[in-house]
Amino acid sequence: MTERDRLGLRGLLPPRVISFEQQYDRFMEAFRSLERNTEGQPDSVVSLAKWRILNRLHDRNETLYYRVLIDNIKNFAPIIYTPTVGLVCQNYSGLFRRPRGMYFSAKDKGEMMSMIFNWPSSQVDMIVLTDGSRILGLGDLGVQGIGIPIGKLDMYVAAAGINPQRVLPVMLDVGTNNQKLLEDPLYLGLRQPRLEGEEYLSIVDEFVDAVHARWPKAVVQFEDFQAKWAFETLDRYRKKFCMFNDDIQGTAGVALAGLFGTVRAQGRPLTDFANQKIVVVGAGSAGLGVLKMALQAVSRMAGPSADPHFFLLDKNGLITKDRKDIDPAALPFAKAHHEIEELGLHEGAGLAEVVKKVKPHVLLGLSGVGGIFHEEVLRAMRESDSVRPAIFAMSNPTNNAECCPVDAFKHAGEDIVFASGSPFANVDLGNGKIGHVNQANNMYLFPGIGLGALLSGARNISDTMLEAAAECLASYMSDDEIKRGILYPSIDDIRDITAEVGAAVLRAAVAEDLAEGHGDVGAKELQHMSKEETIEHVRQNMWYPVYGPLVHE
Ligand SMILES: NC(=O)C1=CN([C@@H]2O[C@H](COP(=O)(O)OP(=O)(O)OC[C@H]3O[C@@H](n4cnc5c(N)ncnc54)[C@H](O)[C@@H]3O)[C@@H](O)[C@H]2O)C=CC1
Ligand SMILES: CC(=O)C(=O)O
Ligand SMILES: [Mg+2]
Repeated sequence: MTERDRLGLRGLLPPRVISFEQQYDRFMEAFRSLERNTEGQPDSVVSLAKWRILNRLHDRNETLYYRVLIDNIKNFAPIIYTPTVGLVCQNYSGLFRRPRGMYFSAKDKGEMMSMIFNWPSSQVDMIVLTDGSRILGLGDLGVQGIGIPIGKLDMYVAAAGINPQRVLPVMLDVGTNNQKLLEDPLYLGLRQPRLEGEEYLSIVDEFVDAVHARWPKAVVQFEDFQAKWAFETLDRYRKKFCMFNDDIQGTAGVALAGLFGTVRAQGRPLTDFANQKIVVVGAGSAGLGVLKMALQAVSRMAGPSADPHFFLLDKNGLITKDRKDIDPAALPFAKAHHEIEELGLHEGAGLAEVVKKVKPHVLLGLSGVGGIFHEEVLRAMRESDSVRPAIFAMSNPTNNAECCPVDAFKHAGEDIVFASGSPFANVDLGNGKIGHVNQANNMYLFPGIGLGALLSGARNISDTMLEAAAECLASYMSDDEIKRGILYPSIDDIRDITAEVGAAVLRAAVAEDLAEGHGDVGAKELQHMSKEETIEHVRQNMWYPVYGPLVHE
């Protein structure tokens, strides 16, 4: 009542005060009732209804929203993150009621330095930035892609405990090449084709300058940029400030941790990773990011002259050095004629043929194309040279997965290790056996990478910091879990794993002398922390949703 008096609220509210716990229960009851009332309706209708009720809570009461999200992360992540966030982006202009985050468009050129001061919070620590050009596997969604930074930052709050007042989702609207959106009367973005070349880069440059003028130490995560700009911006900025590209680097770390897990699942020592035959389908930002990090790992294990057995395919089939106009980023993974002639393979060979002839240990999809691991491809994995062949269908959202787990276990056999990018239920194999479905999604790493980088006050995010994140995730699982085909922790443990990953990243920054400290904790203090103390320090810095007093006695 003191608060009500001080804030001039007496009479503007009903007399009884409802506690946080009661509000929580009331929301959860409303959510369960919505589940009952929408039973039997199409998945998309149910998912959007769930997203709406959560989004309304987000707008109304941030503290309660994040508490229900944290406590029910397994149920709610698929709504605020993949797969439903994809559907939300596709329908964003129709669903739009109020804005969230900031929108910088090509029309704002020359204005961004003053615009950044329109953001009402005084401090921003974490920014997720997209240009909407490659939203999950759904293509160019223009301004509607803002849903992705919002969803990623929700995961930052839930998993890394970043204070929601200090996050900023950003859309750089440079136009769209999506004709359907350009013709949609409700479309909320610029109605012009995407900027290209120097014009495009000048917009991104202006934005990053503006951000750093106001918040020099904010960590910037680039998300869902089409491959050419993903690589170009990473190259352009990574040495200049604290940024990373989640699709290239976050995904790579999660995939590498999973690949290490598959070696352990075969009962082999980790160094055997250098001998694994890995077929990667998709030569975009994600696929190339994974191969680059895998190559670095093989070089560490077997020396720089190691010759890894990686095979890379894109929409034109197997990539070889004979490929005309080859993407320079794919060149290190292109096969030379002599490497494949014994296998009877050739430039442009199709996926089924490659799998049949290579007999890979791992088949990993980051193509964005649903169903391309069809029956023939999956059956060919039965002839794999591994005792536990691994199938990673990592594309998002659900319909874009290269295969579903039911088909994978049915056609490739019950001994496989399986992972998908979006969540699927475990598969009942009969006889009391369960086919475990892992979620190989960068959500296991990006919150820890961002948090570790932030708390270290690192000048930039180095490969060593990213490797530390991947190794931390890989070693999180016990041998017993790995033997059961469980490669990643349950999402219920996301805060715990993020604290460990964050600490690993922070310690790597300190070891490389990149850490400048954060807040009251200077570089010297960070240097003197043991591993356990660092983890505790990271945990202590996580925000947790509770009501604070609004007026102090
Ligand atoms: N699970 C996770 O954590 C992550 C999943 N992804 C998913 O990966 C997918 C790809 O993302 P990006 O690499 O950024 O896209 P991208 O557009 O840069 O690359 C797609 C690649 O797939 C190839 N491709 C297209 N059709 C193909 C076909 N029929 N057969 C073989 N290859 C084909 C293209 O040639 C291109 O090389 C998306 O669906 C995205 O959601 C991306 C990042 C993280
Ligand atoms: C998970 C993610 O970052 C993607 O699908 O793009
Ligand atoms: Mg992404």
